Amino acid sequence: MSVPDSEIDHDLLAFMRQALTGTLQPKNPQKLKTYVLESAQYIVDNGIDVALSREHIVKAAEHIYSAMQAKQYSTDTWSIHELHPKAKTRETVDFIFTMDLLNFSFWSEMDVETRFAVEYNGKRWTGYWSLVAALQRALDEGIPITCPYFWVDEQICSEELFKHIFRSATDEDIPLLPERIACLREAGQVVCERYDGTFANMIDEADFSATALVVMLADELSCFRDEHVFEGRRVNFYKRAQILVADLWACFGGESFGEFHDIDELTMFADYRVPVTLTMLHCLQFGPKLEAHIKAKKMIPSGSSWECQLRGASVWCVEMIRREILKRHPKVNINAALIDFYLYDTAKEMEALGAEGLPHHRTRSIWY
Ligand SMILES: Nc1nc2c(c(CN[C@H]3C=C[C@H](O)[C@@H]3O)cn2[C@@H]2O[C@H](COP(=O)(O)O)[C@@H](O)[C@H]2O)c(=O)[nH]1
Repeated sequence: MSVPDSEIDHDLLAFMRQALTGTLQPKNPQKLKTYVLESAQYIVDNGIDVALSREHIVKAAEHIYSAMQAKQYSTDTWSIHELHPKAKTRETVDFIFTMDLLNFSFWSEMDVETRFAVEYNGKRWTGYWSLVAALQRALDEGIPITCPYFWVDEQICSEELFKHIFRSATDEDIPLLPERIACLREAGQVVCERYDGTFANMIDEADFSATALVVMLADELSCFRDEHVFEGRRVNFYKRAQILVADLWACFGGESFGEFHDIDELTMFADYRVPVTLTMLHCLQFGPKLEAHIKAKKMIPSGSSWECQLRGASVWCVEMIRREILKRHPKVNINAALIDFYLYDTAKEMEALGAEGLPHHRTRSIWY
């Protein structure tokens, strides 16, 4: 006697078939990989314009380790920054999500007096800090800029309002405002439709896995899908997805919304600021044509071979530094994310002191 199709539970059948054939996939596969480190190694093995200096990496590792120890550099440092949120709440989760949706491309051709700047707390903030200041200012003004339901309502959350939120203290506007608006609109739609309007539910879905959360962000939100092609192969950087997870981890001190059992799997966040520090430490060395191009402050197209080499070599370089540190100090609690945070903060300190290194490379994109 055949059973009518309408009465067959196809999901149960599929589950039983997978169980019998040993192909059952866990709901949240914990062992998801981002393939960022593999991408970086492939780029270093196949690129010819950026070299790593092992001798300088070994020296830099000891220097970075000692400096981080001396500064007692840890996840606590994250919250010490004046503009970073301090409360360990869901509101802070929403703030960090908003911040890292927009955390890209603040560099300017203008000088320090005329570049895009945000006035907040009686100071002028530029670069990454201009973003954080603009978000804090909007919240102080009663604008729910960290709410996904707000992002999808184009009547209330209009382009005019975005221009107000990111208004500059100078004549230069924030770069890529339309692209930033598109990031929030897309994220708002996905989070409202699939995660009940809060990013905290996406964190829950990742089930304490940093790599799973990075992969989910890249899979479900095109604005985090920082993937390119180098020498015929796909390479992943996932810079903003990774720094989003690292910001949660650092802000919450590895607990609550910041608890990830595989946080050490994150790599350095391939941006335009940290490579400057790596070159000043002579860990990264550029071929003459690329170096002349960067010195001349010429644009480097997003996704180009040079750009992939700059980003991939930076990721691999920090991984080498991390391994050197752990070789000499096996018990120290240091990972690529913390080394990266330290290198970024150091780059900003050196910039403030007027330390003249090579200029940062100039690529305009939403990826970093
Ligand atoms: N690799 C890496 N890239 C980072 C950061 C941060 C800020 N992170 C804070 C959180 C913890 C740390 O202690 C920092 O205080 C911003 N960026 C990137 O830099 C660029 C902005 O540069 P500038 O225009 O000079 O402000 C832009 O692409 C932005 O995405 C980082 O930490 N690592």
